[in-house]
Amino acid sequence: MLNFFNKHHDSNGEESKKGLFQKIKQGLLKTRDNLTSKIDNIVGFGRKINEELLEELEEILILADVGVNTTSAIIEGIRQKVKERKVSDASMLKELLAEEVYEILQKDVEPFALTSPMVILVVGVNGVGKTTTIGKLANLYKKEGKKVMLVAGDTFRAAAIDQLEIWAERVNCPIIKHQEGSDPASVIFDGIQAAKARGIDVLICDTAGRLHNKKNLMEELRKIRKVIDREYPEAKVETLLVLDATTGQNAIQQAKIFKEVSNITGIVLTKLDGTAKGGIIVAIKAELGIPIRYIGIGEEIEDLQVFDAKSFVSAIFE
Ligand SMILES: Nc1nc2c(ncn2[C@@H]2O[C@H](COP(=O)(O)OP(=O)(O)OP(=O)(O)O)[C@@H](O)[C@H]2O)c(=O)[nH]1
Repeated sequence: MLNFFNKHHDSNGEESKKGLFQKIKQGLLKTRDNLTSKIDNIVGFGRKINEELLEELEEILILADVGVNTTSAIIEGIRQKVKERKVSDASMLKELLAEEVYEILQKDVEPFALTSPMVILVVGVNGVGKTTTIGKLANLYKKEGKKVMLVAGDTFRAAAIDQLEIWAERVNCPIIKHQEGSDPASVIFDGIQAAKARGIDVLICDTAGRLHNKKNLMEELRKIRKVIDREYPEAKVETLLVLDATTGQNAIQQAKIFKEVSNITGIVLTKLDGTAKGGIIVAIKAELGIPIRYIGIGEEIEDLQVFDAKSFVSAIFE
C-alpha cells in the first residue's frame, strides 16, 4: 500500500527544504487545525470507514471550502480506495484523504519553468495582494540570480504605480512606469524594449483588474498580449492570476471570469496564513484545472513559496 507520508520524508531530506517545510506548515496552521483536529475527532473510538463516517468527512471538507463538487469527487475516490485495498479502519481515513487531495493537486501539472527571457503577466482584482505578490516574486527570482524588471501596467490608479515603485526599491530592481491613465499596452511596450536593451531575464508586469467591465478587461489583456507576442516573440509568457484565499468561493468566481477573458497559466493563492479554509486551493485546482504556482503565507517579502503539492498535503495532514 502506498504510504503517502513516508514518501514525503524520503524525497525531502535536505536542511533547507526542512526549513521551507516548517514555514509552509506554520503558514497553513489555521487550515491544518481546522481540518486535522476535526478529522481526528471523528476517526476515534475504533470506528470503521462507512457511509456515516464519510458523511461526517464530507461536512468537514465543505466547511473548509473544498466545495461541494470537489468534496463529492474526493469522497467517491476514498470509497473506491477502501474497496480496492480492503481497508476499513477509520485510522486510515486521513491518509486516504491526503492521497486524494494530492492526486487532484498534481494532476496534469508540469513544473513551473523559470526560463529567460520570460514575461510574467500578473492579473487579479484589487486588494487580493497583487502588488505584494509581484514584489515577492521579484525577490524570489533575484535570489535565483535572475535579472528582474517590473512594469507598472495598472495605469488605472496612481496608487498602484506608487506601490509597485516602493516594491521595486525594496527589492532593488528597475521599474518602467507611465503616468496614471496612460495606455497599459504602451507601458508594457516600453518595458519590453527596456528589458531587451538591459538583458533582463524576467519581466513582471502588473495589470489593472477591474472585473465589473468584462469587455474592457478582455480588450486590455488582449491588447497587452498582442504587444508581447509581436515585440517579444522569443519570451515565454506566463499569466498568473492572483486570488485571495480568505475570500473563499468568491475566489473561484473571479477565477472563472478571468479564465473566460484570458489564458491563465497559473494561480497564486495569497493570504493562506489568514484562513482556516485553505481547502479552497483544492477546489480551485479541481474546478478550473489551472495549476497553483505560488502560495502567499504572510505579509513579509519572504512569505511566498513555490507551490508543491506534496509539501502542501503533508503540511496539512501529516
Ligand atoms: N497575511 C497575508 N497578507 C498578505 C499576503 N499577500 C498580501 N497580503 C496583504 O494584503 C494586502 C493587500 O495587498 P496588495 O499587494 O496591496 O494588494 P493589491 O491586490 O495590489 O491591492 P491594491 O494595491 O489595493 O490593488 C496588504 O496588506 C498585503 O500585505 C499574504 O500572503 N498573507
